[in-house]
Amino acid sequence: MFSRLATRLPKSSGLAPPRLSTQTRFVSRSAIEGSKGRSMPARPSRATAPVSNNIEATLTIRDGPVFHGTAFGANSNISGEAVFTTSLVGYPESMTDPSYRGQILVFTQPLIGNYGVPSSERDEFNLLKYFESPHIQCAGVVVADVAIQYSHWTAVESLGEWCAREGVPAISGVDTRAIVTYLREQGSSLARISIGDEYDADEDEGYIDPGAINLVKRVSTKAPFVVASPNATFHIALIDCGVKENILRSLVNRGASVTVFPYNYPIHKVADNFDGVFISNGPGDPTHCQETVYNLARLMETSSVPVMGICLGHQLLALAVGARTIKLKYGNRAHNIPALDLTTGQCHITSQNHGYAVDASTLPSDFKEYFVNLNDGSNEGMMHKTRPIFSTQFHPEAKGGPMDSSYLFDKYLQNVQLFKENQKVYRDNRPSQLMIDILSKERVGVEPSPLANAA
Ligand SMILES: NC(=O)CC[C@H](N)C(=O)O
Repeated sequence: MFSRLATRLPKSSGLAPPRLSTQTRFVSRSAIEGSKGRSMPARPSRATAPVSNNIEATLTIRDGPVFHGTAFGANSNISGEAVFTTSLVGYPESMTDPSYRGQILVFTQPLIGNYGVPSSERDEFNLLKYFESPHIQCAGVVVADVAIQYSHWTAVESLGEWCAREGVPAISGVDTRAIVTYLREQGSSLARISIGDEYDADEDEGYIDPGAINLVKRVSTKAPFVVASPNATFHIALIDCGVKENILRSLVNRGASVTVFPYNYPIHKVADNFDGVFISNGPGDPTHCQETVYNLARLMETSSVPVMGICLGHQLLALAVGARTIKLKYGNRAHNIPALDLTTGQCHITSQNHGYAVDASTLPSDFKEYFVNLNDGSNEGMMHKTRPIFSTQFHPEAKGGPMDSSYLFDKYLQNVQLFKENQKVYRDNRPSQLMIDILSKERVGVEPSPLANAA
């Protein structure tokens, strides 16, 4: 059991210190303190200046251990829910995934940052090529060792420079194995990152619980917008609870234009103007999204359009049909989680990041479990027994992680095509007057993180 202990690498914290990066061809902070990464063109700063080298930082877990390390990133204090990911790569994608909003992300991979951070380049659909949203979404970052020098053809800055520019504090030089052991035993916990040598481990009011905030409201678009696919065959209505860029890309790449709606838009009132409805991923506790759950319940009653949901979208759909969700002890965040397809017996290696799950035993009789997690037995998806409706807890769009289950987008659009063919009256692809009224061209207003600088 952990006491309120203080750890600093390489001092022993009970476990042997992780092997640091001296054997890698990248140079880490612990290998060259004080070195600057490759320079990049100046950009407007939206937040605090980077911390200078060798400034102390502290990760304090509420009612738990204290870990002392070195700051990199922004010079600000934050609090949030400490969660860990065992993914080996994909830190730019994970950190910009809106589902991580409000969380302090602990990487178990011992060296993070060695391929730097790519640019905000956009693709032919005006979607970000290398990020899953325009900004870092997690509240803070915890690594055993951070690469100061980096190398990759897409890289424009170091991980520390990016965190600083985005106002996100980060800590290195801590024993992430000890942190993860604690989080696995005690469950995901509230925690705080403090920069500088002054911290008060007992200051309880310093902890903000992202579980108590409607985080979806903060990351969802404020008004509808369209991501157009040239020569689109389908038009999908997507409920944006914090949608990742690669979910949009996975649809438009397959010939579907997508109208993205705010999380609380009464989707049941417009669904019949579309060929399908899609419910995105997103942060926080699904039970906080009662408006979306209500709208989805009405949709299920009044429309027969094909529906697909991912992660939070899966949980919200489950709540809408009367099932329950539970909070997992420490969640599933990794790029190699086995999910068994109960209809085929095939196992898929999947990308995941979630802290909640659907309780499959509460699914109504017209739904059946679709996928199950082979590590912990938790639910990974559901499907309607007769209608074209299914959802997954894992991320078929990956980013980062394996694309093995991306065929589910094809399956969804096959459902959409069949649905279209079976309609008595074929609609053309032009939106109705109602749609023209509510559409706007731009994606609107992703608010800056509410939790940064809030400690
Ligand atoms: N990636 C997601 O959509 C996460 C869903 C939800 N916020 C959870 O943690 O379970």
